[in-house]
Amino acid sequence: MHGMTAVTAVTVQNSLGVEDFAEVPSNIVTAQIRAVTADMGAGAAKTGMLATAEIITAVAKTLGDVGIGRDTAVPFVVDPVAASMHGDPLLREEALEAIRTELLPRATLVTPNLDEVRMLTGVEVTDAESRRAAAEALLALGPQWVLVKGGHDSGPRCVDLLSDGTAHLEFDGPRRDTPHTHGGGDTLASAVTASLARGADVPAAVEEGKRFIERCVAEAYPLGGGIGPVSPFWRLADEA
Ligand SMILES: Nc1ncnc2c1ncn2[C@@H]1O[C@H](COP(=O)(O)OP(=O)(O)OP(=O)(O)O)[C@@H](O)[C@H]1O
Ligand SMILES: Cc1ncc(CO)c(N)n1
Repeated sequence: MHGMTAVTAVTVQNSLGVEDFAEVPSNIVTAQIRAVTADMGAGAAKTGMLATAEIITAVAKTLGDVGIGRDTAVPFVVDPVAASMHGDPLLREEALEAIRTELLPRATLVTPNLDEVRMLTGVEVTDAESRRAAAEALLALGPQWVLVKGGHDSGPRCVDLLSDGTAHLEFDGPRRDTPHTHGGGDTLASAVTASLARGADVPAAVEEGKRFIERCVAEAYPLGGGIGPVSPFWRLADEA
């Protein structure tokens, strides 16, 4: 698997928080996507931090032009990154509406955490019933599948709910007692996207991603004075 990245913003951050960011001009974001897809192609795609409504609009249009999205052969995962885990914004406020109207209708899968669920739908997830209601409210915005992640919930289990409106699948695992989960959502969405690129369907890709992130959280480590990173390198360590 070969990952390729179109850079959308430069952030000033460490384990303690995000101090600032500067967005990349949207024409440069578009040009990056066109350059790699025209030359190497893509088996699946995902978005992370998109910073502004202008970049979201540019990404949505470009993905349509190059044939990536829910109604194409190339699955598209939207990780609707709105804030860092410290609560620092990674998205300008007016951009939420662009995620709702321009990106979600194109998404094969959207993977919000509970804060992003609340920002996108107004639904506060507190139990299994509100988790279902949140999934339905997100599906009404147009993605094929939604994964409501439970990392920010409390309790001994981390329950992620995957739904397409017909199937309701719970991916449930033990909550590790660690503050070091920096990058957990990003890593999960990337693992799911890699699995989709290898040809898995969405439930199988989420199953594989959930097992992957559980190991990443189990092997997370302190680095800096704040929230340390999850470790996606456990598989390499196993091989060493
Ligand atoms: N303490 C934990 N132990 C085990 N699994 C966890 C823990 N915290 C989060 N997870 C899992 O990690 C994945 C990411 O979920 P989370 O809701 O934390 O996403 P996120 O807030 O977008 O992550 P981040 O902001 O850290 O990138 C989910 O599968 C969730 O269940
Ligand atoms: C660039 C970037 N994307 C996502 C997150 C959320 O983990 C972050 N802190 N920074």
